[in-house]
Amino acid sequence: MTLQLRVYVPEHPLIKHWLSVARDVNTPPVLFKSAMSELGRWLTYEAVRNWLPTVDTMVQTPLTECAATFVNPQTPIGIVPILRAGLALLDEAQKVIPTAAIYHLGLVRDESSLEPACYLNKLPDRFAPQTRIVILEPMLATGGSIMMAMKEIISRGVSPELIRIISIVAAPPALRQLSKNYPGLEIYTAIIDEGLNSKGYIVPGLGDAGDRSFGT
Ligand SMILES: O=P(O)(O)OC[C@H]1O[C@H](OP(=O)(O)OP(=O)(O)O)[C@H](O)[C@@H]1O
Ligand SMILES: O=c1cc[nH]c(=O)[nH]1
Ligand SMILES: [Mg+2]
Repeated sequence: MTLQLRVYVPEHPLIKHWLSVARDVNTPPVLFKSAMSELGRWLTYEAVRNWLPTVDTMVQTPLTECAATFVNPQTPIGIVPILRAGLALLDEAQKVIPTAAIYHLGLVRDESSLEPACYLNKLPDRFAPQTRIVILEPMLATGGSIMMAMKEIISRGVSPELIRIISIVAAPPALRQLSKNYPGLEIYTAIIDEGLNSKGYIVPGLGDAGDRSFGT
């Protein structure tokens, strides 16, 4: 597969560990959710490297004055969790980017057509100029949900260059769609899996991320 987008799979023992916990069918919901949370933290950490604008200033330490760098609090940043499964990544992602506003987007796939439908949209009518967006979408399967999310966000004034996607398991059909429509887009994922089964589930995958996070 030739990809024009940039898919990063950070090589890290903690990412491998928590992905394996999440994949295991015997992992109970509470532990599954904390595995997703951990993955949300480390992947968000990787995704914002060299991306969050900073300001240089001075601070007074207990001993002397010293150069200091802070995340620029003036830069508008949004986190868009795709409900439900994206909620499992949200707490830790928000801790990593405490200046971010959270805009919930509720999408659900029809089980037979696999087409997504939107049931909750808390995006603003218009994002402030230069807003940076991190989308939390743990499962990139057919790509229908992430494409809908990208369209909703971009139509409200966000430049595709200022969007980064955090996923846990990414499959080729979704990556192909993103690549075709958004060359240069950056995705941070714990793994790229082989493909989809006849019901649109990622194989080997981890099952239904929403159901497993919430025990439904
Ligand atoms: O790439 P796609 O084929 O669109 O599949 C990915 C979507 O499927 C799941 O959502 P689901 O509809 O199961 O809702 P849930 O998160 O509430 O379980 C998952 O959380 C993604 O949002
Ligand atoms: O494998 C999959 C595919 C879509 N959504 C999920 O939660 N899991
Ligand atoms: Mg689901």
